[in-house]
Amino acid sequence: MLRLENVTKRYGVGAFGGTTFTAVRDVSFEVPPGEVVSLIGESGSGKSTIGKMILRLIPISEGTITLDGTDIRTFARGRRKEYYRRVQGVFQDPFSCYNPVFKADRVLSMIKEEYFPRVPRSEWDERVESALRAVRLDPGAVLGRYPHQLSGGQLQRLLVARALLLDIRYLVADEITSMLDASTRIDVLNLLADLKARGLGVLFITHDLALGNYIAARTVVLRRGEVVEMGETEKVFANPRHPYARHLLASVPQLHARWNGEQDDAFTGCPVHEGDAAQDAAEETGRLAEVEPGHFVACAGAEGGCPVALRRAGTAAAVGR
Ligand SMILES: Nc1ncnc2c1ncn2[C@@H]1O[C@H](COP(=O)(O)OP(=O)(O)OP(=O)(O)O)[C@@H](O)[C@H]1O
Repeated sequence: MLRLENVTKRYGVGAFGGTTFTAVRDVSFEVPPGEVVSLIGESGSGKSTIGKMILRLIPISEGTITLDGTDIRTFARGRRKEYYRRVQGVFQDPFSCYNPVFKADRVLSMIKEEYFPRVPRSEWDERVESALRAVRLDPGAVLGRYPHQLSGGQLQRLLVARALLLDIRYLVADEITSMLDASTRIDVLNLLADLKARGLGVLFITHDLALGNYIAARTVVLRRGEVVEMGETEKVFANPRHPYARHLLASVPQLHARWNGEQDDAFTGCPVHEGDAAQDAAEETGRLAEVEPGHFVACAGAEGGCPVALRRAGTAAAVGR
């Protein structure tokens, strides 16, 4: 299990890094093995920052990320490879991951040099072939080719094959379909479904709600670095409760046909601070209220018209004066 607990990320900003900007605040969720979890939210909501922290590309400011119960910070220096054998990332722009002067399959041979120098060539070739077939690539069509001779979808799948050679358990897929055309996009999504069937846990970062709905069993909605709603995808999409999630999902009406104006009216108000069941659940689960089994929602905030948040904001303004 890949688990984030109360994770916060502050970036140093300003000329001398003297001030900080909180890009991710108090985020907790899990990516279980064999499951795709989609992380959605508008541009700048902190999705990639979360992916980078999981991939140990940037440090965590507060909170903990654990891999099967082990704090990922313990995979430092001498243990980095151990971590990357289990967790890998694939990113938006497959072209930028390749050096145009080398053949594309160099990304695979680099894995051998780095991680498996003692594996005999014949055995390695078999592993490569099986990884390529797992991502639905014909070895004959990609091996020995230069990056410009392959399509974006092929290059993206080659990167997933590279991850499979490491026998990873978790994949962070950050906007991996956004540079692909519609039909290739579906291919790559189906590939993620295959990976899931092989027992991999996938964090699917996307701003494309339709894709998230298609592939993920669970959805986490992020806004300005905070989780505003999360849970089983069906429930979040059919019955969004946070004003931001409702607004976000309203832009893809075909995905939640059951959600109509009447339901919308029924859910006005703050899911945490208005409504008895939600309030009880809020006390149990902390900041998020469990509005139905497996469906968690944050306070609507002052902007969302929550009376408690408005009162707090009023008090803070009064104190500030
Ligand atoms: N190195 C950095 N220093 C300062 N601020 C940063 C840095 N990296 C990201 N940010 C800021 O953190 C916030 C979250 O950025 P992030 O890239 O995680 O968002 P995102 O949801 O992935 O957006 P997008 O969908 O556009 O990629 C943004 O306001 C961004 O400007």
